[in-house]
Amino acid sequence: MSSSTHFSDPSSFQQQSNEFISWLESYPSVKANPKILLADLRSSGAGRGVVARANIAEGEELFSIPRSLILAVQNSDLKSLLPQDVEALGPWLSLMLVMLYEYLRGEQSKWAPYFRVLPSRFDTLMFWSEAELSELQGSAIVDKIGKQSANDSILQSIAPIVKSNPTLFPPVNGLASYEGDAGTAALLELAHTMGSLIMAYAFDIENGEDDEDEDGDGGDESFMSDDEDEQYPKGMVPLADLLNADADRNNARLFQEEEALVMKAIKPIQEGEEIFNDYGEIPRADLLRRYGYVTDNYSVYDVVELTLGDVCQSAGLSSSDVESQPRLQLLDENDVLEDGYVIPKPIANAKLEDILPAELVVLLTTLTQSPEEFEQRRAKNKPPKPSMDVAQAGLLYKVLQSKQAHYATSLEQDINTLSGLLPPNAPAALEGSARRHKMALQVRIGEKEVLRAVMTMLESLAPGASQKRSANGDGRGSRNTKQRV
Ligand SMILES: C[S@@+](CC[C@H](N)C(=O)[O-])C[C@H]1O[C@@H](n2cnc3c(N)ncnc32)[C@H](O)[C@@H]1O
Repeated sequence: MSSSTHFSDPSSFQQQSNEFISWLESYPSVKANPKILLADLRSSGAGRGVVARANIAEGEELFSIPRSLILAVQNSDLKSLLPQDVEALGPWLSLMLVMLYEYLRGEQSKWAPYFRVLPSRFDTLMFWSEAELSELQGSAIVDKIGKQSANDSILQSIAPIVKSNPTLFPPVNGLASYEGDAGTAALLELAHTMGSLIMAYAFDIENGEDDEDEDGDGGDESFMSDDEDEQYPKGMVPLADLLNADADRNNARLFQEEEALVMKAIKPIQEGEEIFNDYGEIPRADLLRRYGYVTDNYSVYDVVELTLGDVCQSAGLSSSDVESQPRLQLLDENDVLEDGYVIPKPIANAKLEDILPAELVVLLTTLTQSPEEFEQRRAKNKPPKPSMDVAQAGLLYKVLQSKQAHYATSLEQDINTLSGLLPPNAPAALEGSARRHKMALQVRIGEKEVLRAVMTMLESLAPGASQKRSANGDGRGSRNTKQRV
């Protein structure tokens, strides 16, 4: 969130905040502690946020929003105006449709003052240009944006309803309809705006008997893909979603009670301190994809992600196709084969066994077995016992080296570039592409630091591996080496 560019009418920013608070207070069932304030944090690049204007005790209620005020399928009259079952669209698309309807109603919508404080432009990866995304070359996050599948879902499920109900969904921008190229583009843009709000602002709404949203927000799905196990309806909770988050600075949590959603302090909060929700322990790459910002406090959650294909390629396999690779087949039949492996950032004194996923170690072990050893395991239909020795360490080192080579720049170059972007007296909030460039650098640096740290740990196990590092120390340029260690 930057200073002003994300809000459609930045000159009325404070007035819109005041009107939003007056709107909330017009509902007798809304309770707001006078010790909190909806603050303008644009100068620090954080949009709106909630700040304590007096000391707050641990456990003190900050505000309470009745369930009837949540912008959700259940509370909108759209469901009675359409012949189809809106909820059947699933949590994402049903809320998207309801938000489109309520947004297009303008001042007629109960939630009009709420829409006016929500941003209309985002720094989430969905909105980055190809050139901006190229700054993330090498990061696994680029393959997780999901723009095409989101477009397909919108065109398949939302567009037919919108187009066949023009009185409920009036065309925008002077268009006659949502038909044709211009109509489709306008609808996709609107739907992506709503989808991005859901992604960064919505909560999973429980039915009122359980009292807590563990993540503090709407779960950790990809853009518009529902986790089949967790089909909670989604809802936009006014004010609760104006809390920012900054990793371990979390000092408040939303409790889902029967009649209302109640935000409470979970730590003592001093006057002047910002009140932070918890968006979860997310790597900066995912924070950027989902929320469009990064802070260094999330760097402890940075990870490196390897695909099965990355490991197979470094092991010299011709493909990662299970059917044609007996070693992968053995693991698949024993349910220990994964499509990808996440290696977290090692904390001080961590050992390899603390950070390497067990399934990755089994894969490395299987791929480094001699043909005789493998045949023995295959005859018993049992995967090998995971072991992390010279051969496995050497293979993993090679995988990481090849991963490193996918980035266009070295860690040192990135650190230099980042420090050049941040002269000490520069304003905290950069704008537009400069801000995106800086965030991409932070993500890249985080991932490369994890790579570097894990490679250093591997060097003690497979000393020979480190000698294959390229002159600049990061293995770039050695991508096509097929040598087994
Ligand atoms: C749930 S909203 C919080 C309210 C938001 N700041 C606003 O003005 O509407 C989440 C969005 O706030 C911004 N945000 C949250 N925490 C932040 C932080 N620590 N620093 C900068 N921006 C933050 C990001 O743009 C994120 O997508």
